[in-house]
This record gives sequence, C-alpha cells and structure tokens, in this order.
Amino acid sequence: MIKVGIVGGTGYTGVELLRLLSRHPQVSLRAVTSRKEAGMPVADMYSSLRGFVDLCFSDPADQPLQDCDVVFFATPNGIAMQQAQAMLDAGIRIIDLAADFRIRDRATWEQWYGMEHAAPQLLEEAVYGLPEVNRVQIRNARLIANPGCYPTAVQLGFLPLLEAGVIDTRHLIADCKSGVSGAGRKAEVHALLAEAGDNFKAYGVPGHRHLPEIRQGLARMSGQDVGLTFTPHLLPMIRGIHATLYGRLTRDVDLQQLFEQRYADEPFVDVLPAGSHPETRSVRGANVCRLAVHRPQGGDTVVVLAVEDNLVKGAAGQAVQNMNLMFGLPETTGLELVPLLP
Ligand SMILES: NC(=O)C1=CN([C@@H]2O[C@H](COP(=O)(O)OP(=O)(O)OC[C@H]3O[C@@H](n4cnc5c(N)ncnc54)[C@H](OP(=O)(O)O)[C@@H]3O)[C@@H](O)[C@H]2O)C=CC1
Ligand SMILES: CC(=O)N[C@@H](CCC(=O)OP(=O)(O)O)C(=O)O
Repeated sequence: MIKVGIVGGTGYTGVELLRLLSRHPQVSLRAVTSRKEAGMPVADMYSSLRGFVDLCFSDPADQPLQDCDVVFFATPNGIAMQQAQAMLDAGIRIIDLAADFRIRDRATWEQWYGMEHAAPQLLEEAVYGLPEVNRVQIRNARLIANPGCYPTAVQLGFLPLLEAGVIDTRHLIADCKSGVSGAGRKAEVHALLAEAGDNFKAYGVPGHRHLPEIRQGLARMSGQDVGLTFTPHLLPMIRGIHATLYGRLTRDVDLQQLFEQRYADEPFVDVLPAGSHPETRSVRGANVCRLAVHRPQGGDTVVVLAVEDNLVKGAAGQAVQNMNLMFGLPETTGLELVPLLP
C-alpha cells in the first residue's frame, strides 16, 4: 500500500483528494493536516466522508508526515516550496497542487507570484504533471508540479494543433470560464452567493498568473514562443471550467481526425463527435476533459471547446493520476468515476 499524507485537507482540493484516495485500492491514508481544525475528525467537517475516512485533522507542525511515501500539498502557493527539499531528502515524493514548481524560470515565477522562491534548486527537477504530455518523466519523478485548472483545459485543447503545427502560434486566444470553487474555500467577498450568483464577469484581463504557465506549456508543445490572450471569467456555478479556444489554421487538415488520433490512447481525454458542444455538467466529479473541435463555416478559424471539473481533472484527479504513474500502477486506478448528474 502507498502511505499517503495530505497537507491542507480542509480546502476544496484537499477534500476532493480525500474523496478519491479513500476509495483508492492501493492507498493507505496516514495524515491529513489543517492548522485551524487540528483535532477535529475529518467526517465531522465533511459528513460525506463519514464511513470512508476515520482520521482527524492534525497540525502540520506535529504530524508524522515523515512516515509517508508521498505527500500531496493542497495548500496555497508558497507553502510546498518551504518543505520540499527536506521531504525529498527523507525519501518522500511530493505532488504539489499549488503553483510552486510549475514555472521553470525563477524570475518569471517570482514576478507573477510576488514572492521569493524558497527552493529554486528544485525548479529544474520538478516535472510538470500533465500526463498527456509528460507521462514518461512523471513515472520517474520525485516532485510533481500538478498543473493549474485553467492551464489543464487550455493545454489539452491546443495540444493536437500545436504538435501538428497547423495553427498560427502568434495569435492564440483562450476564453475561459470557471465555477467559484476554483477560488478555494477561504472566505472572500467576490465568491459570496449574493456577489457571484446571478452574475457573470471577466477578471484578470491585464494578466493572470496562469498566463505564464500556459504559455510555457504551449511553447514546449510547438517548439517556439507563442502569443496568447487568456481571459478568465467567473461563472455562477460551483464546479467546472469551460474553455473556448481560438486559433488560425495555417493549412488544411482534418481536425476531427487529428484530435481523435492524438487522444486515442488517453484514458482521461474524450474527443466528442464532430459538431458537439460539451457541457460542464458532463464532467462533474470525474477525471476527464471533454473536447470538441469546430471549423465554423469552413473558414480558417479553428474553435476548440474544452470542459473539465476544476477540482478533478483540474486538480485532485490529475494529482491521483500522477501518483498512479509515479508508483507504477495502472493510470486509471481509483479514477474510474462516473460524472454526477444533475
Ligand atoms: N480550487 C481549485 O479549483 C484549484 C486549486 N488549485 C490549487 O490548489 C491549492 C489548494 O487550493 P484550494 O483547495 O482551493 O484551497 P483552499 O483555500 O480551499 O484550502 C487551502 C488549504 O491549505 C491549508 N493551509 C493554508 N495555509 C497553510 C499553511 N501555511 N500551511 C499548511 N497548510 C495551510 C488550509 O488549512 P489550514 O489553514 O487550516 O491549515 C486549507 O486546508 C492552491 O494552491 C490552489 O491554487 C489548483 C487547481 C484547481
Ligand atoms: C475562479 C478562480 O478564482 N480561479 C482561480 C484559479 C484557480 C486556481 O486554483 O489556481 P491554480 O490552478 O493556480 O492553483 C483564480 O483565477 O485565481
């Protein structure tokens, strides 16, 4: 059994990890931390986990995480980087759901995250945990930078087009919408029902911290720098991301065939039949990104529609997928989840 610890178990991605890992056949949950709720039984806070998780939250300062084979950090940005080196030295593997190790270039990371990096020596070693791109490296990794929620949808949507070199890389557009759970569980005015409900707005248009992460990933796929406009929006729903991606075709190609072939062997990417319009509720609670590709009126603009659950394929599910790869398990172990409806 893989001995697992979670730092930050009271947040939305932390509790989603608990939901998935509590039913994972090869996992033994050893520790779940929370500073504020230390001592409280997990099931007292999240009654959905009653009967599935019998641990209490513990304070990260006095928790036996050293006993774990792998530790998930479901913490705000800037926490994992403070503890990563010591854990790796103790032989513990790390999957960070935050952004501490997602960007290779230290100066770029410090510019966008507004803090000094505490473990720059690990930036080179960290593997970006997008299995559809880095599966081989993930298998051998000690430290995984689990991708952001928007970056997962945007990269999976553009991937076949960039690898095939069939779009103009200077003018990519990602028009994205997220449910409010993307902002985490902490109390914030903009996420209140009376603010976010019955409302719709863009944010971060001058520059969102996912922009450099997405640009880095797209540039690796295409082998050159890319020009990207990324506009996130907040939708009055709880879970889900919908990304509408635009690019200009540079040559004629059978787009449907291109997407179907690229993802034919991917267990967690579903290319819908031609003409489809994926909806966020079709992926709710499941570790899947559903894609549809369009070429409106046969013109030279390609439109890709991508949906995922921000907490699953956009965070905790992808993290478990990475753990499966790191420990030599079938990638789908514990992740064969049917989406929730309605
Ligand atoms: N929500 C989403 O859709 C996605 C989130 N992410 C990323 O995952 C990470 C977690 O997100 P989310 O679950 O939404 O966040 P939340 O704000 O909901 O939860 C954060 C968790 O971290 C703990 N925590 C906070 N500060 C510290 C600290 N200094 N040391 C140890 N633990 C701490 C909190 O518990 P306590 O304060 O009691 O210790 C809490 O359990 C973030 O980096 C986020 O950017 C990534 C993809 C998608
Ligand atoms: C709706 C909302 O507020 N979303 C968050 C991003 C989601 C997230 O958690 O960011 P990471 O993937 O980098 O961890 C935001 O825009 O800041």
